[in-house]
Amino acid sequence: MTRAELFSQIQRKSSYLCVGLDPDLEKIPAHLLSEPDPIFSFCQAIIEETADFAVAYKPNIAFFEALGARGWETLAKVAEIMPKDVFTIADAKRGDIGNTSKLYAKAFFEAMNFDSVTVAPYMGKDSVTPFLEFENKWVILLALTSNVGSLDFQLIEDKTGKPLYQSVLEKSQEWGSPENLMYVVGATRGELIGEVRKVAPEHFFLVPGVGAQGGSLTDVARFGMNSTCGLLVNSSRGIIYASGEKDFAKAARKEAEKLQVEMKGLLEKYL
Ligand SMILES: O=C(O)c1cc(=O)[nH]c(=O)n1[C@@H]1O[C@H](COP(=O)(O)O)[C@@H](O)[C@H]1O
Repeated sequence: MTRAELFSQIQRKSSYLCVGLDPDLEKIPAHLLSEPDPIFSFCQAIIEETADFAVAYKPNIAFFEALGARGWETLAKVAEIMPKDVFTIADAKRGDIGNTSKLYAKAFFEAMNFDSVTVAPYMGKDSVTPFLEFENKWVILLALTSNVGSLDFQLIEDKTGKPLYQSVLEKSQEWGSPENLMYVVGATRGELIGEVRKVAPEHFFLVPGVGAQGGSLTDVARFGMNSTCGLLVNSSRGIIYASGEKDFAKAARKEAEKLQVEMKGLLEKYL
């Protein structure tokens, strides 16, 4: 999907919601456990009920690969049933020496046809650029993450007083463009999102951390929205585990709709 197509979906649905698919056998409703593929049934129901409100889906690969070969089969099935109009993100946080990265890219872009993959920047240019060589596919590079551990490295300042995440933003813009490179920026980072926006005015940000991690949707829009929205805000547990009972998919729909309504207002205010 191109950046223009993504923006047009955002306008059409008045939403920049990404539904995170982090399906855990210990958390999904018990009645699904008797299904032949409980995780697939769970994801399928969530996708069906939230598709009116979501412009993106982000399966977190860990929750699938934890189940071994069966989990990979489930992931491939989930990738196949994604609605055609949504942006798909393989949240795999990959990145390795060039020839290895190239095969990671083939796995997610060709074997499973995802639009994008999350990539860690730590190994530098040759670990990231192989992902950027696929037409119409995207790298979503970790820049300023939502977790406490982000303080360990990302905010360390270099000799010029610039934090490491800023160097990641500046350097990586030499490798990709706003047409094939997005950044992960945590919703828990408040006004720092505005600092990231100054360094990357046009790029889309994938923003996890609203819902279960407590980030503010209003702050994200205030500090992060640009003229083509520039945001995909992810919520995983807050949507998919809204209910642990038979009504789980309807409850997920309600939570997704709540976020979409809020996003509609913020798009009207800031766009
Ligand atoms: O790359 C990510 O998606 C990601 C980056 C980050 O900084 N923080 C973060 O929480 N995530 C992912 O976003 C999702 C957040 O889930 P919830 O906290 O349940 O909404 C999980 O799949 C995390 O792995």
